This record gives sequence, C-alpha cells and structure tokens, in this order.
Amino acid sequence: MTLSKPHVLLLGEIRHAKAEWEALSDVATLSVCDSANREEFIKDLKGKYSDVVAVYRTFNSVAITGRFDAELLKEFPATFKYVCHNGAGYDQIDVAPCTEKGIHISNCPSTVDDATADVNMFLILGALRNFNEAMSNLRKGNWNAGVPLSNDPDGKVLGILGMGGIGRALKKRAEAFGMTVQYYNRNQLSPELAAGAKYVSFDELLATSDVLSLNLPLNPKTRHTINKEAFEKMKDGIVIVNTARGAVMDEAALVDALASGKVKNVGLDVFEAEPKIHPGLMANEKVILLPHMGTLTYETQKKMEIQVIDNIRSAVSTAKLNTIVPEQAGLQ
Ligand SMILES: O=C(O)C(=O)CO
Repeated sequence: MTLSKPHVLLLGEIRHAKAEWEALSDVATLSVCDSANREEFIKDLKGKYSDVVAVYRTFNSVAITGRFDAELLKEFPATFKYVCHNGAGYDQIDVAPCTEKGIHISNCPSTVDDATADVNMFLILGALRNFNEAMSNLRKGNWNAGVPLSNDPDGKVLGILGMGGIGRALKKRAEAFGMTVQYYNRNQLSPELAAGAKYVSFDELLATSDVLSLNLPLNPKTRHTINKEAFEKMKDGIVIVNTARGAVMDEAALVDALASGKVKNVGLDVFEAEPKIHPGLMANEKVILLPHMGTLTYETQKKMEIQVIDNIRSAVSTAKLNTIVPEQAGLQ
C-alpha cells in the first residue's frame, strides 16, 4: 500500500527558491493555486484543494484569496493544519480563529531584519537630511536653492517602538551614525538583547525622542498606536519613520501633525491602504515615500522563500513549524 503524500498548496509565486520548492515533492504533493478570486478559491477548497494540509502564502496572494479571516478559514477542509506565510508581518492572517481550528501559523522572523533595517536607516537619514525635498528641487532645475538646512543624526535620540529583530538591527546602524537609542516594547528586553538601549515608557519615548521609528507588528491591539493623542505627546519637530505597517499610525492624524509643524519630516515604506497613499502625504515633499521595499533584495527574498519552505518541510515531516508565530508558541 502506498500512502499518499500531504497536499501542499502554493498561494502566490516562488521566484528564487524554485529548486527548494521542487525538492519538497519528496515529502509532499505540490500544487499551485490558480483560482482567480476569493469566490473561486472557496469553491476550489471543496474541489481540487479539498485535501490540502499546508499552504505557502505570499503577501500579494491576498489579492486572490482576501484575508485569512474566520469567514475564509471555515471553508477550509478538516485536513488543513498549517499556514506558512512569506513575510515577517502576518496581519493578513487572523490568529485567533486559526488557533481555534488547530491551524498553526509560521512567519519569517530574523531573515527580514537586515534588509528592513537598511531601509529604516535610509529613511531616517533621508528624513533628517531633507533629501526628498532636495532631490525634487534638483529635478525642477533649482539645484539646492531654497532647500532648508537639515539635521545630523549624530547626537540625536532615536526612539524605537517595538524592539524585535528589526528594531535591534536598526539600533546597530543608528549607533554607527552617532545616535543614542531608547526603546519601548511590550516586554523589557534582557540586557544582552537590549545591548545598552534604554527602556522607557511609551509616553517617555514620545516625549523625549528626536526621531521615532515604528517597528511594531500590526494587530487589533496596535492599530493606530500613533494617533492624535500620541502626536500631542511628542517633541515639536520630531522625525517619524515607519517600515512596519501603515495602520499602526493614523495617517490622517499624521497629515495634520505635519501641517502644524509638530512633525518635521517623515519617511514611510508602508501605508494604511497601500498601494493607495493619502493625498496629504503624496503632496508633501517633507515625506519620503517608498513602495514597501523593506525586504525587496534578491538575497533576502531568497532567504525568506527558503525559510517558508523549511517550515513546510518540518510541518509535514515532524508536525512542528520552525518559526511558529509568538501567539501560538505554546501550542506545539
Ligand atoms: O516581511 C514583511 O512583513 C514585510 O512587510 C517586508 O517589508
């Protein structure tokens, strides 16, 4: 008797680790989702995907399936056990209904840290030095005429909100530019992990940082952490950068804070309704805008794809994910 291998479904595309994906066929039957939209996907979950055990999903596959919310999860077959997400942020997946149904989730911590921290540091330097306004001035044929003097990173206090892997990788970079780093996190880090960064309260972080970097995950508790009240607690002329998720900050309130001068310059890689951008941010040259490029390097994309594939291999071979999300840490 030959036992059939577990069915693993790819939602999205594998661009770099194609050989590693193909090699998974020694432990799994692989298929690639060709459903055109959420409605068709739900229909296919009753047909050609009715024995699926694990999915590999990409950030962009949300355009086909929509969010992995309770409504979608109830359509999956009883065989379904693992969502292996390509990305550090897994806000497109509702953890509570997954946990209720015994579905485990993995994400990509650590592999994203350096590339995202590089973008983070670029945004800090660009915002402090007013590079967006200067570059646009040059393109208008005005060279540097009228571009206001900017600020050095040296001697400034960087406040990191959310001191996970990316926050800690950013700390190293910022210190190389002479910045002093303080942080707020749900839990205080061990002295080894904090590596000299001062732990402060949320309010103190807002009140005493010259530059604020948002590095916290998006979930129902962190949505709009930076809102009108938070802006009011900040130093006048603060610089803010965000490489986490747009919705951790209220974009409309940010536009107001820029208009009042409370916030001086901003660097953003992520947006509340990306790829749509608030017109008040688009029109403001004091805001550097990047199209969500945190991890978009060849090396990092390949590492992330391999990390997801390794999670799938481990799940179907040992029933354990290598990098299960923190909310489910005690479940395996
Ligand atoms: O890994 C993620 O979640 C990203 O958003 C990459 O920038």
